[in-house]
Amino acid sequence: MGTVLLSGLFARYTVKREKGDAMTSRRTPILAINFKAYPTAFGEKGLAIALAADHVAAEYGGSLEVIVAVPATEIVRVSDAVEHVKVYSQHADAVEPGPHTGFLPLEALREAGARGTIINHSEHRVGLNDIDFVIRRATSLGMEVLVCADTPTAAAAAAALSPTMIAIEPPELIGTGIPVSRAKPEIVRETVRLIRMINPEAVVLTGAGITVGEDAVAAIRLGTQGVLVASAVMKASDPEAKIRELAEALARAAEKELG
Ligand SMILES: O=C[C@H](O)COP(=O)(O)O
Repeated sequence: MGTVLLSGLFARYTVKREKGDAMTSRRTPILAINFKAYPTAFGEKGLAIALAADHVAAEYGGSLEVIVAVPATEIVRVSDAVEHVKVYSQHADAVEPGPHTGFLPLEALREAGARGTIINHSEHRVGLNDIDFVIRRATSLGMEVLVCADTPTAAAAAAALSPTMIAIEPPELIGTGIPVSRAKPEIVRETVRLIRMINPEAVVLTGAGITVGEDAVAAIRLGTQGVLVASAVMKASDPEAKIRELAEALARAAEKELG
């Protein structure tokens, strides 16, 4: 991380604290579903899963936030069809619109219907400068950013950039069905501890291996505000039932733990 970026982070953090921002505690849990590039993520199958998520989100009204991070090719199709979920891109490039062949500027994603984007997923890593660029530009465009981090310290660095959300995801558990919230709770706890010191109002998600409702309950109990999930939904024989199971668990746990 360069000195310039570090001093920029410090300046932003200092400004935030000087303003006396309240230490907000989010009450609405988040279910973020990353479609990745699973065969079920595209075309009619992807649309059906997005609509299933939309049905579940509608059932919860404003008491649960559901995000679907769809492939870039599906953003228009899904955005046109859903009403209750937020559609995210799975990645954005740190470029302005212009001569950048094959890149994805935020402006293009927004035009397609995306409300936000994931950045720095373990399967699509970028540098901290790019993360910073994407967060700043997204903020100016009124878009949201979910930054993925593989360690507590990486999550803390991301938190200093003031993204909308940070997801802690140990890469070795991704796609395994072994939930980080139960297999490595100390990683989630340490992430929350570090982030709270840097950015008290940051929203933190637990990701990797989240498979059943109990995994989501454990994520809330560890002090995070929701989960980032992929394979459990995208490979489910009944995706809507799986989404509903996770949603119910999150809503129940949030009511108990977050008040
Ligand atoms: O973006 C989602 C995460 O990488 C988690 O994936 P997973 O639920 O398949 O473990």
